[in-house]
Amino acid sequence: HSLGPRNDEIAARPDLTVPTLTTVRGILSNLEAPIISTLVQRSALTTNPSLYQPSESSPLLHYIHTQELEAQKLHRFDYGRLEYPFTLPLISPDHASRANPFPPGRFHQDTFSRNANLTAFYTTTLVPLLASITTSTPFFYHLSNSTQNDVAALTLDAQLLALMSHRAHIGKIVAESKFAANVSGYTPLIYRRDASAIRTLLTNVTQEESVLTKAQAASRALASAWVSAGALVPSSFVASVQGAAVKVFRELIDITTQIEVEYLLQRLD
Ligand SMILES: O=C(O)C(=O)C[C@]1(C(=O)O)C=C[C@@H](O)C=C1
Repeated sequence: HSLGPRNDEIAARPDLTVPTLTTVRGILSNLEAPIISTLVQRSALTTNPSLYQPSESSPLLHYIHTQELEAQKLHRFDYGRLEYPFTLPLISPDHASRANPFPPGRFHQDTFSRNANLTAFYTTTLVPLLASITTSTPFFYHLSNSTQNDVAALTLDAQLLALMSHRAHIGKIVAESKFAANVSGYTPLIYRRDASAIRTLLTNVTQEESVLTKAQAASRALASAWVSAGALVPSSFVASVQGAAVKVFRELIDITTQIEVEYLLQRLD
């Protein structure tokens, strides 16, 4: 399975062309509402910290694993889908050859996933923030008056992590479109394996600021909509969700950038 692609597997892989940078930025922007909506929903539940030990045997990762086994059968992690599992082996990388060339603009699968960084951020930074939003009336009601809803929380955690992961791994096609637009700029840096020069060339601080500003506005709008819709949330809810959303997008930009750099380092393999 993980011995690298077999020849028939490579031959079966389609030749996938990535969109231009403007279109890819639209694809990233289209993921902001679902990420923030899920974050808002998750913020209205209580948090049981024992589910989130930073380890591979945490209930969170166990729950994700059971979902991923089913998702794999439904092709969630197939070539070109830009969805990478947290608990299963990764798809094998592409290798260019005379028979199977990768001209600029063609997606080239690399060996990296940054999902471990996402779960580390989730468990060490985001979960404590979620836990501080003390929702005394989560939207699942139990006659026992228990406020604990572990499965409801884990379902949203899994969904939120999958969306964040998809967003970050779209960095691979951001990188391909930047490479295709500036082959002569990136090629020598790739041959020199100069990760920091590649990072400098692909970073766009203005774009980062615009992403963060939008995340702040979107989280205010979506969290306020919950209040207007009658959700029994604490008065600090909107501000807390906004703070969490900005942290999420700051982290997503950093991980997306790492994924772009790593993709380019392997682009000519
Ligand atoms: O839009 C880009 O140019 C990207 O590379 C994506 C992204 C992001 O994650 O939103 C990442 C790094 C850049 O500095 C700016 C934005």
